[in-house]
Amino acid sequence: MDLFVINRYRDVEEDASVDIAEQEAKHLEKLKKKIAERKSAYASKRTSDVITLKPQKQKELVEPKKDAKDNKEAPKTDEETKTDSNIDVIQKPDKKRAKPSQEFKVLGVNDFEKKAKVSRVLPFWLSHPFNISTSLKSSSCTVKDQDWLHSTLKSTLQSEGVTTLFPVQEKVIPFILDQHKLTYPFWPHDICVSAPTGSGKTLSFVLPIVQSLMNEIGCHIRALVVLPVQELAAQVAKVFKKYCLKTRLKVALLGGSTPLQQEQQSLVRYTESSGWVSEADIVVCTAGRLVEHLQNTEGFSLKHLKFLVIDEADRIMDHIQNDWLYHVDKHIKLENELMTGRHSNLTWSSLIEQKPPPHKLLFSATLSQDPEKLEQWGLFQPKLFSAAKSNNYEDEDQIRLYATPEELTEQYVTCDAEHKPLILYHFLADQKWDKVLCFTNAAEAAHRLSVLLNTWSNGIFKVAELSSALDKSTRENVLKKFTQSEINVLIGTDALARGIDITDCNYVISYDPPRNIKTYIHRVGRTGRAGRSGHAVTILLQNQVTQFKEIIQGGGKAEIPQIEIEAGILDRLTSSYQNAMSETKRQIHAEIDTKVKKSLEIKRRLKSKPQKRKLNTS
Ligand SMILES: Nc1ncnc2c1ncn2[C@@H]1O[C@H](COP(=O)(O)OP(=O)(O)OP(=O)(O)O)[C@@H](O)[C@H]1O
Repeated sequence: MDLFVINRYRDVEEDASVDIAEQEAKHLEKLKKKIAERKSAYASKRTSDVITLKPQKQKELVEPKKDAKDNKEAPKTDEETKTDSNIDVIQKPDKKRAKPSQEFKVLGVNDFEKKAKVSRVLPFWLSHPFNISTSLKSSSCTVKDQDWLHSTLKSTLQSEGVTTLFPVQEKVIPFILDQHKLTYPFWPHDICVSAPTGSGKTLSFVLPIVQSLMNEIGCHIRALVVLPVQELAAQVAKVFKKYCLKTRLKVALLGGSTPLQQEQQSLVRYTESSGWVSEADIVVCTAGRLVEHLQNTEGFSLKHLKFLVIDEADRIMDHIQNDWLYHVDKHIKLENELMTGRHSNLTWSSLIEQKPPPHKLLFSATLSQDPEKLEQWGLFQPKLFSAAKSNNYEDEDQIRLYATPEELTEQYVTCDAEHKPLILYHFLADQKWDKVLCFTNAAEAAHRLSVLLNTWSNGIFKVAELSSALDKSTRENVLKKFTQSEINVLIGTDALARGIDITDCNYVISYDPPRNIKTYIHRVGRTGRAGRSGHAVTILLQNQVTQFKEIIQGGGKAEIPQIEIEAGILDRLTSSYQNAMSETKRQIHAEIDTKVKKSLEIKRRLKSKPQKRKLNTS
């Protein structure tokens, strides 16, 4: 029994201990297996990512290297052996899983890998423009020797003192005239012209339009010139009128400065025999006013339009006003594809039947050469005339940037905020800069600066404001006085930086830095026009220098030199500046008081009016 008991006890004890040990061993094995599986799964995931991103390396990793000579396996380095053994472990179970990861990239892994450089390819017409020289002085294209120019225009040019044509005129005018010699079904190529400020772009569309239309008879609008603002429309209309003087062509200005009704009367006439006829052959307008006429003027028709000129095209493009191009498109009643340059039905007979769309001519000193932006104009087989050099001379497909006149000297000066007026005064009073156009970033700042300078100068030089806050006649008066040297300095905002042709402006000072390259190009472009020399200086605070340099570099321009001004010069001006400043403050406060009083008076009157009415009705 003892034996039995002992045996039974021992048996039980021994069996139990064997079970536990076995179980523990099994459990440990299971755990080890799990760990191994997890490790392999993790490693295979990483390997598959590498394979996804570098397909050639996958081959290298999976296939053993072979000796080029005998096609045998090449001896492996220690590192390779390690990697291979890892891959054996990792890849065998995961080979199937690795496949789909070749199709779907795992996000978040190896995202920082260097991506292949994508090079931009421009359409041929943008990468291969007709080059225009920026040097106006070296032009040898004399007006009298140009056989293609009508004698009437030659005589007007000579009476205007134009004896040679500028490079842009020499290239663009004969091209436009040749395009209009084409007979149906050949249509003229639309053109984009990007030439420096003051290089004579206006005459390069005025002359061919006048010459093409002067011998045609018809009471229709045949040329439409669209500009972004009233002042520019008036300026261009003036040039057209000059060159149409000896012809029978009539020019109408739709600028919005006169009431719509008055413009309508000068634009269309109703006759019993012919119905509505146009009084003008050439219409110069702002985009906004054009839409008003298209919608409200009976008899206003663009069906016979031959030329559609868009001057300062990039500005109009940036602020597409009232979808004017869509309205023009609709009005001409051609198929929309025609205006947008696409042809749904390109058969010989359809081409012969169709009238060509108006010849589109786009002009600007800062015309975008970005194909996506130009796409919206729907140009027909366009050609580019550009004075700008490619950003990268080796790569012709680089977008070309903007050019400034060769006769223009550009500089910048740095100072502290409190020294800005002192530097400006130093240029005007000490260095005696005359015929200066000074730009600020706000109309209010322009006003304060003009009050300060007038007080400070005490009659040595005369300063006037030229901002959009002034009415049209005051602005014209100010410009006239500037031309006649009755005013020496004009202080304005960017509203007037574009396109305005101010005769004899010698200096442009950016009192506040320009916000972008286009603003800079148009500001400095008010001087150095038509081959005359000009000087542009930008006043910068220390913390604005980097941004300014980036703007200039971004526009593809060479670095601009800095002017140094001795601190002693500015110190000498400090006391007179302080006196002028206190007087300016007094004047500005007085102006504000008057304005407040006036507005209070208006409010009081408005309040009292309804009361009177109430009294009357009661
Ligand atoms: N061939 C020429 N000879 C002499 N002067 C010219 C000639 N062509 C144009 N001009 C004069 O050059 C000045 C600038 O011309 P225009 O206004 O056409 O320049 P622009 O290229 O349109 O400049 P912006 O881009 O600033 O509008 C005008 O005063 C104009 O009369």
